Amino acid sequence: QTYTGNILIAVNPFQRLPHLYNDHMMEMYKGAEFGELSPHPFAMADRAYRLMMNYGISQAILVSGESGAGKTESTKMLMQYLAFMGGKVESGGRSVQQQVLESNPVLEAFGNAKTVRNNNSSRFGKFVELQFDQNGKISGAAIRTYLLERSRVCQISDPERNYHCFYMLCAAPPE
Ligand SMILES: Nc1ncnc2c1ncn2[C@@H]1O[C@H](COP(=O)(O)OP(=O)(O)OP(=O)(O)O)[C@@H](O)[C@H]1O
Repeated sequence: QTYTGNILIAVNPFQRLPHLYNDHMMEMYKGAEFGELSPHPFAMADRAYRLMMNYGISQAILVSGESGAGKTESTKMLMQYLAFMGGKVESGGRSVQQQVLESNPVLEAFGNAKTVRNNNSSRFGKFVELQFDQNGKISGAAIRTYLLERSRVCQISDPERNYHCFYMLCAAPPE
């Protein structure tokens, strides 16, 4: 058994709103009282981070909704905020938080496709685990994927498309 915490209802704006998701906004939500500022994925991530730090208990955020609702985009914002809070300054080499954020385009290339409902539909389930050390810095990460829609590789109905990676290969420069 488990309790569920607060629920954030995201409304898909169907347009880029960069001013809502920049560093300045992350600074605003950092340490702000939950409910003080407008509902935001950063508020959810900040709350989970603080509960983890204060009580030392693992936290989970379930992102749910129908296709095209905004799960993938919301998850990226949650990861962006947790990477911001748990980021370590590393000398040389790529940091864990950088690798975690950079894994998104790769996973989307192989697992996302255009469907009638969503131009960038994830055709697989994803469990993202971020591990933090005592100081609240990201120490490791694991991403598990589930149930990729494999039939799409050889069978697509117009106007849907195959996985992005195939079009990327065709569009790549000769070298
Ligand atoms: N917060 C947002 N800001 C801007 N655009 C958004 C946002 N959320 C969703 N969108 C737009 O809606 C599209 C669909 O969202 P997203 O891919 O996150 O849906 P999903 O719930 O993951 O769908 P699926 O189950 O098909 O993978 C995105 O490609 C983007 O264009």
